[in-house]
Amino acid sequence: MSVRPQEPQAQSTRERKKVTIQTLQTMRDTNRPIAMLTAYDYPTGRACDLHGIDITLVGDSLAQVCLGYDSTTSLTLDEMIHHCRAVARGSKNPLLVADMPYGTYHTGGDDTVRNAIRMVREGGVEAVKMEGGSEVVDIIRRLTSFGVPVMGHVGLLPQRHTALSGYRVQGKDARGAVGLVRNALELEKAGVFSIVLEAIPHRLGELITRRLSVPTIGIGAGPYTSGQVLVWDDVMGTWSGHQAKFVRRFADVQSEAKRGVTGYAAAVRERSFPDVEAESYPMDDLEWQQVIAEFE
Ligand SMILES: Nc1nc(=O)c2c([nH]1)NC[C@@H]1CN(c3ccc(C(=O)N[C@@H](CCC(=O)O)C(=O)O)cc3)CN21
Ligand SMILES: CC(C)C(=O)C(=O)O
Ligand SMILES: [Mg+2]
Repeated sequence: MSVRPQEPQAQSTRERKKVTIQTLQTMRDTNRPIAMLTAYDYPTGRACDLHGIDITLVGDSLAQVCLGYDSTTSLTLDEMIHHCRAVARGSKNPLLVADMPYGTYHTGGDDTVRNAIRMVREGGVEAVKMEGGSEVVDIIRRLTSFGVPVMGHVGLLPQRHTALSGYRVQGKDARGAVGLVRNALELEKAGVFSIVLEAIPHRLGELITRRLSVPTIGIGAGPYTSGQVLVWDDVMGTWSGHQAKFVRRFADVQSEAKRGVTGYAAAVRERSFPDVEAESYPMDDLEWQQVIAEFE
């Protein structure tokens, strides 16, 4: 294996400062786009940290892309916390946010507070995200009053894919659009520090972004939001399931993985790996003679 010369330090890996809720607000106010990406374990959390991501999200998409479940609704709180801890170990600078799993913020105030505090204390995240509009404002008020920062999420709500009969663009008609704007405004009033807008027409993404004073983070909400978020596996090309219209691949890690796996297996089968000199341990001749003598 030849050693390539070190590449010059990329701009993204230069020293960066801790991203806070205040940083994000300033970015929004000065029109600097916020880059958010999901991470699910130590190496992906580490990569987001090293390469200049502003917000790392331990999304409940982890259910599908990482754990192989059919939908996000199967994910448990314990599973989520287990992954949050791994991401947190690799994450320093980005603001670390995680989705509250389905069913963990629906059964009353005390339960939700207990679950959110577990995400922070055991999971090591700095803020929690929950899907929904006016129906979750009471619990958002309660959590923010205890100092747990909350991110909202409106538009396409994957945790409700059954009730919504699939993953569909939201707010396409005037009635739906007005309802989404109202929900976003209510979430802001309840104290969210930011809102994810998922799969809505770009005009609506722009209008909500203008109407709110907190940053909006779009996924399939067009280019006029305060920031963007995508799922790690969609960006890397490691998700082989359905691709939504809003997905763009920025890397092809799947074919690199294929190259690595097939190359390794072929080298084992043709006995070219490991190399006896470069990839194995030698033993002193005198010592070896004594071993041989013992068994002859
Ligand atoms: N890999 C991955 N990426 C995601 O963005 C993602 C997940 N998984 N899992 C959890 C949710 C589910 N999401 C989804 C899933 C499907 C569509 C989708 O297929 N949308 C249609 C809309 C069609 C219409 O309404 O007309 C599309 O074609 O874009 C959108 C978001 C977003 N989240
Ligand atoms: C796509 C983002 C917004 C998300 O909620 C997730 O990854 O679960
Ligand atoms: Mg999610």
